[in-house]
Amino acid sequence: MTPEPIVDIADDAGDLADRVAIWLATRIAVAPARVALNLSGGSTPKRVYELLGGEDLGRRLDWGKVHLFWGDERFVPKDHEDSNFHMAWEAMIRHVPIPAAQVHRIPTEAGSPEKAAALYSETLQSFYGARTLDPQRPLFDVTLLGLGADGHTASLFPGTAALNERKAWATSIIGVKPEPRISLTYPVLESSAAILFLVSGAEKRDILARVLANDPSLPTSRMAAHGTIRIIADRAAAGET
Ligand SMILES: O=C1O[C@H](COP(=O)(O)O)[C@@H](O)[C@H](O)[C@H]1O
Repeated sequence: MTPEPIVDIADDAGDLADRVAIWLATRIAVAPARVALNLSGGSTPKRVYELLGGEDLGRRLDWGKVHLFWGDERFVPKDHEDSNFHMAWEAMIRHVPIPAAQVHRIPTEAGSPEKAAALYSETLQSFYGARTLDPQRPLFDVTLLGLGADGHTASLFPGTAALNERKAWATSIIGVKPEPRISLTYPVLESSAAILFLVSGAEKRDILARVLANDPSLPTSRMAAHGTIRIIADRAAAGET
């Protein structure tokens, strides 16, 4: 991946969540105007969202300037337990005073994953104010990403056609997982002032080592971000325990 990622090591999953939540809260606090956060799903960011939605941090943040987006989604109803939106809703969104119009979830109520991807592309383009991304003007302030043990990030899975999609802003991924997925494509994920990968647990040790070695078979190896890339891993994932 380019640029070369900065790697931070946290003691454990709790320390990782603390650091990421504080880092995000600081980005929100210093942003002069609106701040666009592109969220990841899965299990790793849940504690981060709980902290941001909690008494300590949540109350102090100016949610009026925050816009939330998702890097990927499972094609399930918005209140389904597998929904990435649902996880963030329960952990954070429902506890904070963010205007509903600033929560830009992937519309899985659209008739098909393809339609959901097309509609979400329009949402992103309307927020950005253009259909072409300018490397000097990132769409997102922060993009959070995870790393599956199989090497997927967002819903970009190794060896899938979605990896070659450079025109559409969002695309559907069918037949890889039991449920269809919708994922932002590389050019859109890359259009972020800062990308932060969250990697936790011993089961991620092998895949993280391959990511850091820039294994060309992994989706992360093709990522060419306009801003910075940071990986925060706990000691278990980093192989330090
Ligand atoms: O399926 C997904 O998995 C990845 C990694 O999730 P984790 O549970 O291993 O943290 C996640 O980043 C992605 O958003 C999600 O849809």
